[in-house]
Amino acid sequence: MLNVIIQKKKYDSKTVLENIDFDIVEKGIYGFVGKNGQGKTTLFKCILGLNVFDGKIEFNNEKLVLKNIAWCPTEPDLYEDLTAYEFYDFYQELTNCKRQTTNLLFDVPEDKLLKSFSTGMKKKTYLNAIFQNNHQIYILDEPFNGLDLESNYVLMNFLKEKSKDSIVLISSHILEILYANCKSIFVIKDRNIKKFEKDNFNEIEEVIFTIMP
Ligand SMILES: Nc1ncnc2c1ncn2[C@@H]1O[C@H](COP(=O)(O)OP(=O)(O)OP(=O)(O)O)[C@@H](O)[C@H]1O
Repeated sequence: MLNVIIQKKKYDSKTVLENIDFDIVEKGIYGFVGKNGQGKTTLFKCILGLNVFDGKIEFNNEKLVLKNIAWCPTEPDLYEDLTAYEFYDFYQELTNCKRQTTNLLFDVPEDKLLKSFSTGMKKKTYLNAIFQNNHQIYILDEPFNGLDLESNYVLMNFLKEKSKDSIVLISSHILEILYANCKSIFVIKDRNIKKFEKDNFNEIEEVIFTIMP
């Protein structure tokens, strides 16, 4: 299904990712962890085609197109002079997609300007917007940041449902949520990536926190 090859990703002279090569062959939820600055967002942006890098990303043996992915950055940018309802329409037009559901995951005041929203309300609005359509791939960068506990629970249940038909990639620093819900977890460290299956999740913390000699 999803094949990720990143021979090298540099920002100026600094190499952030190197010799990354992994496949995701089954639908499900996959976690990405690593200390701050190890390259989780960079990896996602490479997969999304938002970063220039040496390598290739394919989905079912074809070039992956941004339009087919639901992408939620850690701190989504919203046009704050729009209402939530207007933003949903704007997002549809921007992505050139036809709305597939009118059921919204989160309640937000739809007729209020986004500039009056709290951080969590803005994130909920963005998530509502990207979830208006069904996608084959969902990529969410620290989706639980800014959301209250109940909303995290709602979001996780929604993603579990979506993962029956889609690939869901999540980065997070909350390991417990990933341990409970992911098929596999990828640790990004020292420019490279290591995959852990459920049986080996207990090794992850040691790998993240051990300083290599
Ligand atoms: N646009 C950029 N220009 C230059 N360097 C960048 C850029 N974006 C990221 N970096 C650097 O690349 C490295 C990886 O950053 P990235 O944001 O991918 O890490 P992360 O694992 O997502 O971190 P965090 O957990 O803090 O979100 C960091 O050293 C960062 O400073």
